[in-house]
Amino acid sequence: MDITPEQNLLSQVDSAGITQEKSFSHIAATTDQIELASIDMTWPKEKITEGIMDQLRNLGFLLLTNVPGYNEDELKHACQWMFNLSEEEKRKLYQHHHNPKNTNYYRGLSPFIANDVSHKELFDMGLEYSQVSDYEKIFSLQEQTPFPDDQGDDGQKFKTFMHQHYDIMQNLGVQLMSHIADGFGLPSNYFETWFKDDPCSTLRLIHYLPRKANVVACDKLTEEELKLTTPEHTDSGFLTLLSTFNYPGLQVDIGGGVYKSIKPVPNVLVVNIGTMLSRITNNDLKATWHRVLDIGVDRYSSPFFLEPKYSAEIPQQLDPSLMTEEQKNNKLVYGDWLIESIKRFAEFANFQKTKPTLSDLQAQIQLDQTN
Ligand SMILES: O=C(O)CCC(=O)C(=O)O
Ligand SMILES: [Fe+2]
Repeated sequence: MDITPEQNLLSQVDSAGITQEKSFSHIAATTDQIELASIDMTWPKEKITEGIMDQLRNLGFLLLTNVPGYNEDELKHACQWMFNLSEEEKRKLYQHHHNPKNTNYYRGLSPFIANDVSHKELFDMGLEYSQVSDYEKIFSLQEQTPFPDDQGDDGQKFKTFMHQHYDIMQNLGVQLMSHIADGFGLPSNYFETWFKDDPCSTLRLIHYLPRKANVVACDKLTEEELKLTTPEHTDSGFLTLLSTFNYPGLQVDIGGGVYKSIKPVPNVLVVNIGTMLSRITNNDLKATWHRVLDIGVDRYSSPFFLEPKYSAEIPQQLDPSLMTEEQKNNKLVYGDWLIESIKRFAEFANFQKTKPTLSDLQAQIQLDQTN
């Protein structure tokens, strides 16, 4: 790896290819890697449930092996193909706030952003729009994902593969939720009404570049921020099924703010949970903080965020005995909650819950003309 003197901040590279900085102890403490416990999807049902519950109650991260239908090589190929498209082609897929000509707000591409604490471009897709029921289509989170239409057979193959992979991840997510239901002694199909039809799940492709690639300005970031391409965070929803394509760089907080690198393993999915699932289990299952290091070279990954349908009514707690009568009557509508939580990001500040009706659009056009 070639590193210029200007990048001496990023000058320590460990054996896993992870960029490290000597003078910051909490980063230096992460050179040793941890191996995540693996759950083999060919195990008997009870053993899978036990393994999942145990990991989610402790570290909050685990690996899944032998996932039926999962094709890591093809997913990586799809990821690289997408991010290798020309800038002109990519602009056609940008979300509205990155290209005002486009009408996709929630799905599509988002480019590298100058001085952002994240350093990545990403593509978000939702459930194939033709599969969404008319009722759920009124909500803005259900939106047609834009695909590259001018790429002939390759574009078609990409789209077909991505829909297949989405369905495999969605079904796997529902299966894992049934293990979690079993683990809490609930009926196995307890979560099915939330997830089975019309899910708002997002399949994301991510391309990270090292900051030294200079694709966008990073001059306003602190030295700490420059070491990461995704700052520390917890995921927000239910389950995340992540493909890291055997790249290093993912780190988890093992407790007290101490981060450890996860040893990359080929052909596995990394599983963790979001704050919403943690919250309704009374924090019995852990939504663990994690982050991604700048590894000094291109990095690809693909998280699938399992999410319920917009209108799913989520109780405050899975265990009714932990709730007051008032809490029992105070369920949260998943999509409303999600929109409230994304509104804190400037690009979604005006995001509406439902799509505009024809008369809303006409009123807007009149307003634009009078201004
Ligand atoms: O790229 C990775 O390995 C992790 C990404 C991540 O944590 C996220 O997108 O929420
Ligand atoms: Fe995450």
